[in-house]
Amino acid sequence: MQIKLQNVSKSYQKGTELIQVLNNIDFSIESGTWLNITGPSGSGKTTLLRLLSAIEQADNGQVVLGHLDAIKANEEERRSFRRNSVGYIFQDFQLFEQFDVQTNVMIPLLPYEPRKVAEEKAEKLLDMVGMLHRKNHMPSQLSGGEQQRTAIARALINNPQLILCDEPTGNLDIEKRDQIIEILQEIHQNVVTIILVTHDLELTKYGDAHFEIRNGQLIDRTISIVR
Ligand SMILES: Nc1ncnc2c1ncn2[C@@H]1O[C@H](COP(=O)(O)OP(=O)(O)OP(=O)(O)O)[C@@H](O)[C@H]1O
Repeated sequence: MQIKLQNVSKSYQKGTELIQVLNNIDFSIESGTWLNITGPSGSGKTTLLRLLSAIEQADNGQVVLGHLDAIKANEEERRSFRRNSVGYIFQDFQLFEQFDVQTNVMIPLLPYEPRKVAEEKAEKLLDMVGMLHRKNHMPSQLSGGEQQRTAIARALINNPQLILCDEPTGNLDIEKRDQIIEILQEIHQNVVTIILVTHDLELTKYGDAHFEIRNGQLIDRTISIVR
């Protein structure tokens, strides 16, 4: 998915205080780019991901996400964009504890597809992330890496063209982290756009571009990527 942000700002009101989080952000990436974003805690990385998933709207500027003009789009258009085009992967996995692995993966499809279709698709994705043998297990029976692999399968269930990852390896040891990166590389293959927020500078060697957020602005650090 092609993404273009122009002159984008975002602030939050906290009591009487206005917190300016993002300030005149400008960038564009082509479809199939893997972009890493780093920056200090509280610098606005998650806020930027929330604009890129159209959960939140910018105060001003232009936010174009594939065919969606996120500033002009109404609530239903933005919801449909999230459902059909975006996969979100979180640091804390966010699996439903009361459902088994397979059900967790197929949940986003259930309102729209027959159960059988959802089951088959979930099985294929679980196979891809090496979790098919655990499909009847509950999240509490899984390691962190296994939970994240399940969450990735769930994020892929609607064939998203954009995958947003918020510290996806933040809770994992190095071996599990590397497994997750390998899966992301397999998904990416220069077709799916990946935007990965991380504190782990080691991860910035993967991908096509690296931006750092500082004082609400984006600094292009791509040059340091070892290919
Ligand atoms: N809904 C909100 N209301 C008020 N302030 C908010 C809201 N969401 C975020 N903020 C503030 O915006 C700033 C940026 O937050 P954000 O979560 O985007 O940072 P971050 O770079 O992802 O941080 P971290 O690395 O610690 O996760 C913080 O000061 C935060 O307190």
